[in-house]
Parts: sequence; structure tokens; C-alpha cells
Amino acid sequence: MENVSFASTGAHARPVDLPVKMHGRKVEVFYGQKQALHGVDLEIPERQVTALIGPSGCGKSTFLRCLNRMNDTVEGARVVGDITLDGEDIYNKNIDVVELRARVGMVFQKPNPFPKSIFENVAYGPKIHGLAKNKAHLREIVETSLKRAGLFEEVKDRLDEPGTGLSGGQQQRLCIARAIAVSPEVILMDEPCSALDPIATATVEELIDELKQNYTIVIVTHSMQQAARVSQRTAMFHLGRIVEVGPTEKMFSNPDDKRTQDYITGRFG
Ligand SMILES: Nc1ncnc2c1ncn2[C@@H]1O[C@H](COP(=O)(O)OP(=O)(O)OP(=O)(O)O)[C@@H](O)[C@H]1O
Repeated sequence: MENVSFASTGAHARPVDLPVKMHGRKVEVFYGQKQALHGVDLEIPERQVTALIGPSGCGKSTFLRCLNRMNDTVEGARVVGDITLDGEDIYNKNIDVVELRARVGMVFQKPNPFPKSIFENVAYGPKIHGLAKNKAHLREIVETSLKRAGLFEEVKDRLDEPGTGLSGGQQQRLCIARAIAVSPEVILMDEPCSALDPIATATVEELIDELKQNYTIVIVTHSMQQAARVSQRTAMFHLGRIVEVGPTEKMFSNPDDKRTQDYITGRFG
């Protein structure tokens, strides 16, 4: 497996050799005639949280959606370049996109539980992917996923009630449980706390911190505090390019690029 090098991040870079889970090289994205990403290179280290930051419209969500081919579903979108998962090209024509999206799950900005029971929300993925041997096994997968998402204790007595009846923070953890239920390797999160209050945000942030023990996480966030709290690595996007990437600590204490400095201190964006 490839290793991440922090060579370009200056004297404060930690000399760590981390396995690379995903790797984007020279990624360009076009929406019709409009080019949204210009030659983006980014390594995603395994079992770490990578934060994508930058001003509105700079291409963070576009890049995130490239990582599980969600841009395939956007009309007029075209992706050029190379993106690998464990060294394998995810844009190869032999890739089963449904399977890819199980391996690289996604949690959206607004919690979006299915209009089904709490149990069925989590059971749905394992059922369609044929992951459960029998009913007892399915129940076990649902329970484990809810536990990992830190929600089980709150919902164990009402698994048959609608997922949409939960609070916003609980719904978001339900969506995380739903992603976990199909045993993903990578979880993509697009501003997962932007619709949550501060207490629910803190709970989800703690959860993200725990999840990195088992999963590789990529998170888009507008909150600099959140990026600093939850991530180990940060990539700063600007006008469809990455202007700086490195260990979060360094990015927030001593960035190399003036645009990063200006953005994290609130001077633009
Ligand atoms: N479906 C689409 N069709 C056309 N243009 C799009 C589409 N989605 C995004 N764009 C454009 O691509 C550029 C990058 O958008 P993107 O949503 O990736 O940025 P972002 O950094 O995630 O922004 P934000 O922080 O506001 O969510 C923007 O100029 C945006 O207007």
C-alpha cells in the first residue's frame, strides 16, 4: 500500500508514514462547460479524519462526491483524472458502483432517514446487499451499527417507530448507523452538523472521533473549530484547487499559504 508523505508541508510536518486509503490525482470536474475542479491531488490516509475546508463554491463537495462517484448522478457532470481506493481505479468500467458506494458511504448535510422504522432504516442496506445470513444476524447488524453510531441506548425500546420521529441529532446518528450497517471502509461526510444544534453537534463530533478507529473519514466543513477538533489532516481548497494540505495542527497554527491563513482567521470566505 502507498504511504502518505507530508514532505510538502514544511518544518512542522509530522514525519508519519500512514497507509493511503484513497488517492486522487489530477482530478478535474466539469459541470457542462464550467470547470469546478482543476487538477486536484489528494491522498486520504487510512483511519484518519481528513477535513476539506475553503470558501463557498471552491469545490469541496464536488471533490467529496468524486470519491464515491456521486457525481455520476449529477446531470452534465464529467470527472477526469484518477481516483483510487486501495490502489484500484474507482472509475474503471468494471467497478460496480453500488458496491463502491457501500465501501465508500456518505452522510449528508441534512439528516435524510427513509420514511421507515428506525430498525428498517439500518436494516435496508444489509438486506439489499445480502449481508445478513438470517433474521437474527440482521438484528445483530442493526444493533451493532446503532451502538457504533452511539444511538442504541436512546432507541432500543422503540426500534419500530419511524426514524423521522427522532430529533435532528438522533436522525443524523441514524444516518451514520445506516452507512455503517453495510461495513464501509470510508465514510464521506458533507457538513454533517450544519443542521444540528451545538449539543447534537458535540455528540456527532465525539462519534466521528471514535469512528476513525475503524473507518477512514473525509469531512467537508465550514466550521474551522470543527475541522480543528475532529480532523488529523486538512486540505484547503480555493477556486477549484487545493492550495495547501497537511496535518491539521500545522494548518491551524502555522499555515504556509496566505490564503489558508486568511481563511482560517476569517478574513475571507
Ligand atoms: N450540479 C451543478 N451544476 C452546475 N454547477 C455546479 C453544480 N454543483 C456545483 N456546481 C458549481 O461548482 C463549483 C463548486 O461547487 P461545490 O458545491 O463543490 O463547492 P463547495 O466548496 O462545496 O461550496 P459550499 O461550501 O458552498 O457547499 C461552484 O461554482 C458551483 O456553483
